[in-house]
Amino acid sequence: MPLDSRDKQPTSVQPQIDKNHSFRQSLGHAAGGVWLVIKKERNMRFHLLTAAIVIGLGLWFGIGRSDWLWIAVAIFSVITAEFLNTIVESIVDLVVGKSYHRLAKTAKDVAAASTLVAAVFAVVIGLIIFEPYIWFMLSTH
Ligand SMILES: Nc1ncnc2c1ncn2[C@@H]1O[C@H](COP(=O)(O)OP(=O)(O)OP(=O)(O)O)[C@@H](O)[C@H]1O
Repeated sequence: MPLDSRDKQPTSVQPQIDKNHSFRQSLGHAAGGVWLVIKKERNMRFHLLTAAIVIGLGLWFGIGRSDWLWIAVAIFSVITAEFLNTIVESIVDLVVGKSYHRLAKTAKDVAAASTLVAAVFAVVIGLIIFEPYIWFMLSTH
């Protein structure tokens, strides 16, 4: 779903369009961006829930440091791809509005494809890391 005009500030507040004046202000807007994507994008909430489950499994199985490194790469790849997907959707909607455009479709579909590729990468990493633990569990029951 596009992050659209529903996100406008109340008219009494003057929206900021000039540069941030401090690191704290930049950080505040960046954190607001993270919260906006979590709030508006169902897929992002799904990715975060999946990441929490994978982290729980990692703690439960007691996986090693290098495995944690790969898990971190996988999780951050998916989250970064979802952020980029949301950026592309917003810019496309800003440019074309409600009208259909072939290039708008290309941009949105390719942006979504980048998230899909990152998610497949994460699943492959998960299978490689957890496969021995799952076989061990199955063989001891
Ligand atoms: N202006 C447009 N012109 C052409 N095709 C469009 C346009 N807007 C959306 N689409 C098509 O509709 C699909 C869904 O668009 P939408 O903006 O709803 O994405 P979304 O639901 O936010 O996607 P996601 O599931 O990644 O969050 C796009 O992937 C694209 O194929």
